[in-house]
Amino acid sequence: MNYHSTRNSGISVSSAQAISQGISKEGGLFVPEKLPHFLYSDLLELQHCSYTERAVRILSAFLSDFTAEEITECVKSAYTGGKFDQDMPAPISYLQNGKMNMYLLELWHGPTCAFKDMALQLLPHLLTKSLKKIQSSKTALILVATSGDTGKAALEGFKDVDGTRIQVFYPENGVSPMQKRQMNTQEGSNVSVCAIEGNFDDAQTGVKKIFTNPEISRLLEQNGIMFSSANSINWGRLLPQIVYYFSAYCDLMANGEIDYEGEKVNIVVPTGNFGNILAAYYAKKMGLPVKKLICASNANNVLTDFLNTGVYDRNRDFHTTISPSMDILVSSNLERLLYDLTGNNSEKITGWMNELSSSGRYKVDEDILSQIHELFYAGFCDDAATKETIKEIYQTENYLCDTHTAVAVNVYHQYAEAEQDEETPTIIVSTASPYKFADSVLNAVSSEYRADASEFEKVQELSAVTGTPIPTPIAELEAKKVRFDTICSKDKMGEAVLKTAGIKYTV
Ligand SMILES: N[C@@H](CCOP(=O)(O)O)C(=O)O
Repeated sequence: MNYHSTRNSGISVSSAQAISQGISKEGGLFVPEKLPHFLYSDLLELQHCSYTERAVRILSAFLSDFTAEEITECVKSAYTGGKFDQDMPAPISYLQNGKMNMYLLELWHGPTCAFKDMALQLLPHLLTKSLKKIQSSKTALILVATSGDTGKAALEGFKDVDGTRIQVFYPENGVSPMQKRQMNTQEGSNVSVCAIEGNFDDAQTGVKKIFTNPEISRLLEQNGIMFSSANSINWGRLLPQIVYYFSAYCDLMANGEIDYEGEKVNIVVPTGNFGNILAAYYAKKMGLPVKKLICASNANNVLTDFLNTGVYDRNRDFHTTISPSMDILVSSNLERLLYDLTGNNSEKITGWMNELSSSGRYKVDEDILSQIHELFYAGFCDDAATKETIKEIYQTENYLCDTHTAVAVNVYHQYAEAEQDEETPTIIVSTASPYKFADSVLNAVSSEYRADASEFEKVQELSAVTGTPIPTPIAELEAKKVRFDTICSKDKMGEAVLKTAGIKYTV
């Protein structure tokens, strides 16, 4: 199967090329030329398979230039061998909140306690194999913009991987203290981390500009280096995320929660860059019985407004919230959805994306909007409501969730009430461990909360109050040495990248 660019459907590259490059040269995102289809009989078979077997089946349908052995090797290296709790990468917790059938799909049992591990434990294996396939002897310099979770997961995935270097940019005041510490203490000989004076959108725009800067590319080329990406703009990052939606549905079938052929589920995803919910959209298009895709946002509700009105408008205040991984106003993966909904109209997509960078706004056509309304429900909640939801689930279900998951639960309640749909089984994506956001979570559940306690005291307190274990990777952070404390302005990101590449030059 080949991959086209959303901004030039004439471009056609192999999956190895798409994964190696990360982003198309003109700034478009790679998308598969067609989606494979899975039948009910496939789901019946998959329900008896392990997560790794399910992943091999789904990945094989997309990565036609990889052998079955290669895919199996990549998948096993990613998900087995103790990287995830009990070799169960994506367990489901069942909540019976009132009449609602809520299933929390916990995607944070990997080495960095966030859902990004599900893809970023696999991507380095796919990427190194892809580089061999395209016969590249270059070092891949992985550029990452992060609002907290991707950065750490990418660093952990790529640390000391031969033939790669990784540079992560995060907003200085836009990640949680624990996320910052996770990144700044990262071990490995090929890793660099830099805070920027700006927000996540500045970091992401800066990275995209560097990718498409001909002068920087020329300098890298001369030095035997090429760029790649570990953000969800890279197809190799998005593809593994499709797997867990299939896997969750199969688990519900196997546990008897899905009663009949074709029974539909809702999927609720807290999202900022639209990658995680896009993976659910692809799963639906591939045959997974999904009723509504529910898009949950925080106060940065640009996606809520877009999915409701068809107008994307980033000209609004940027809010720093307690769910920082979703503090995003430019959602990269919407471009892939729109490419699909317009029937692969790359001219239209290029036009809208140009409008977005010149005026910060575009409006999609009525027929696109009505397709969106069929597929999606969108809602948002602010920080106060997020904390209320954490407290409520904790008190009624004895279940402790993080701030992003709480946004999803809150928006699901809005949906269930508005649409009178409390019966449809609903998978709520739980994206991070509550311990990554100990301050806000403790504040929500404990009357003893002390704002002036240190982050690690809050972690201890959260565990004491709730009786939940502190994840080992979080507990170990306190003793780790801070290795990175550089802060740069957003226009100096290019220089930081060249420095990481070991190239002396002023851009
Ligand atoms: N939420 C992300 C922002 C980047 O999103 P990605 O899915 O494109 O990597 C983060 O935590 O960094």
